[in-house]
Parts: sequence; C-alpha cells; structure tokens
Amino acid sequence: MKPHKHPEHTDNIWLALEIGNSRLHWALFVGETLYSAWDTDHLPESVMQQLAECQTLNDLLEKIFPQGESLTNTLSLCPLLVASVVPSQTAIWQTYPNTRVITLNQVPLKGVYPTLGIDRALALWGAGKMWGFPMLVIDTGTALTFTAADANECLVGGAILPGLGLQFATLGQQTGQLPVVEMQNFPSLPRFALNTTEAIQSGVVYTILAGIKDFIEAWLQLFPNGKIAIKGGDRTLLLNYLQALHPEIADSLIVEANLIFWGMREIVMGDSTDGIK
Ligand SMILES: Nc1ncnc2c1ncn2[C@@H]1O[C@H](COP(=O)(O)OP(=O)(O)OP(=O)(O)O)[C@@H](O)[C@H]1O
Ligand SMILES: CC(C)(CO)[C@@H](O)C(=O)NCCC(=O)O
Ligand SMILES: [K+]
Repeated sequence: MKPHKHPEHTDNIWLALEIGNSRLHWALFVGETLYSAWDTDHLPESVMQQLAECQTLNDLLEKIFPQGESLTNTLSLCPLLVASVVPSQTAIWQTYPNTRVITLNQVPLKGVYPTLGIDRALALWGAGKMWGFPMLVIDTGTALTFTAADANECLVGGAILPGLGLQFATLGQQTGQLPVVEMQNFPSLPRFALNTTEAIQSGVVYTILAGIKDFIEAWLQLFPNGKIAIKGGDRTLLLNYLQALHPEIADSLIVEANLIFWGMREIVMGDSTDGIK
C-alpha cells in the first residue's frame, strides 16, 4: 500500500522510516498527523547500487516511488526520520541530506541497556505516551518481543524469541523432512494434529499463544493496572487465535500497528531545535 492521494499542505511534511528485519515500514506525516502508512520490501540489490549514485533526496525518492512522480516532487525536500534495527541498511539512508537517524539515547525511556533495540524502545515510548504507563508492548515481528516500562517510564525489561515466520522457516530449513509451512489465514487448528503441516502449525501457534498468555499474566501480577499493546506483522493472525482461546485477554489488548511511528512523532515533536513542526 502506498500513499494514494497527496496532502494539501506540504510545508510540514515528514517521512518516517522504520527499517525492520523483514521489511521497511513507512509513514507520511503532516505535522503531528499520520497521513498514510505502508510497508515495502527491503530495497533489492540493483536499486541499492543505483542509490549509491543518487545525488539528492529527490533522486532517492524517485527510486523508491517510481510511479509517484508528483508525490516525489511533494516529498523532495521533506525530512526523513529513520529508526533501524538493521545497521547495514541505516548507512544507505544516512547518505542523503535531511535524514535524521533516531538512536536510543534520544528516547526518553529511563533505565535502558545499551543494546536495547530502537524499535522496542520507540514502540514502548509511543504506546506509553498514547495510552499511559505502566505499559507492556508485544511486537509480533520477525522476532517476537515483550518490552515493558513502569509508571515512572523506566524500562522493566522484556524478552526476545523467534517470531512466527522465523519458527516456520527454521523448522523447514534446518530439518531433513519438514516443509517450510506458512500461515496466511485463520484456519481452525487442531492442537493434536494428524498431519505434518498442521503439527508444525499447532506447535508454533499454540506455544506462542501460551507464551503470550504467560507473559501477560506475569505482567499483570507485577502491575495489576498495567496496559498491554500489540503490534507487528503477525498481530492479526495471533489475535484471532487468542480471541478464540482467551477472549478476555484478547479484548484487553490495545491493537496498534503504528506504535513505532507514535514514538518517533513524540521525539520529533518534542524537539524544538530540529525544525520539523
Ligand atoms: N506482507 C508481508 N510481508 C512480510 N511479512 C508479513 C507480511 N504480512 C504479515 N507478515 C508477517 O509479519 C512478520 C514480520 O513482521 P514485521 O513486518 O512487523 O517485522 P519486521 O519487518 O521484521 O519489523 P520489525 O523488525 O520491526 O519487527 C512475519 O513473521 C510474517 O509472518
Ligand atoms: C529484537 C529485535 C530483533 C526486534 O526487532 C530488535 O529489537 C533488536 O535487534 N534488538 C537488540 C537486542 C535487544 O533489544 O536486547
Ligand atoms: K520485531
């Protein structure tokens, strides 16, 4: 999905780019308003080589939005805010004028450790600022992560495990007999399966759900009034199963794809020196 129509006021436009492990996540802001959000694949090698030859951000945007010529003109001078968990990709975007890379020390979250992922910090900050702390964020991305902060906006900690897609891929790739299974829709899933595909799906999905339930229960023991938000590419699929198994838990979750963008917005709008208003 790409932006389909153009904002009317172009003077306070900015682009947010989150470089994830599987794909790129984009948002077009007009001031504080998120105008449009979309995902793209990582840039292919051929485009990467062309990018090295681009002289301006305009050249760059024409490579990214080949069909969107007028959009490209609209965006030609706008600031590009980048948050990345893929360092090799960050370097490419840093070549261009008007790029600002958000790093962990710019996120006001207290008590962070130096290697905490910027995506985890921003999503937690965005969720906490929108819905309040204490906040637990569950990110169902390439990696599935739990990241929490207390009422003082101080990191409580979290956990990292392989996400749904990564679990399927690893089973398929590292074994002699297992296929790479995918999970595109929401089939009813027997827990005790009688074929290989469903056995893999059952194992991965039901243990991820059990893990999510367990972390939520542990979180609510620590912070009975704590909030919980869920994001990431597998959120809808996992929520559908969670709704069927534990509707009371599913109903208590804040479901929000754009948490990282809310975090980026908080930081950009809170910083009066950078000219993005
Ligand atoms: N169109 C899609 N392309 C790729 N993955 C998708 C798509 N739709 C859903 N997914 C699921 O999303 C998961 C990846 O989530 P997401 O896109 O949030 O991760 P990411 O790009 O690695 O970002 P991050 O590193 O910030 O988590 C995969 O496990 C996959 O099953
Ligand atoms: C865990 C991921 C891969 C999730 O995208 C990312 O946040 C990351 O690379 N984090 C660094 C390690 C950490 O957060 O402790
Ligand atoms: K992730």
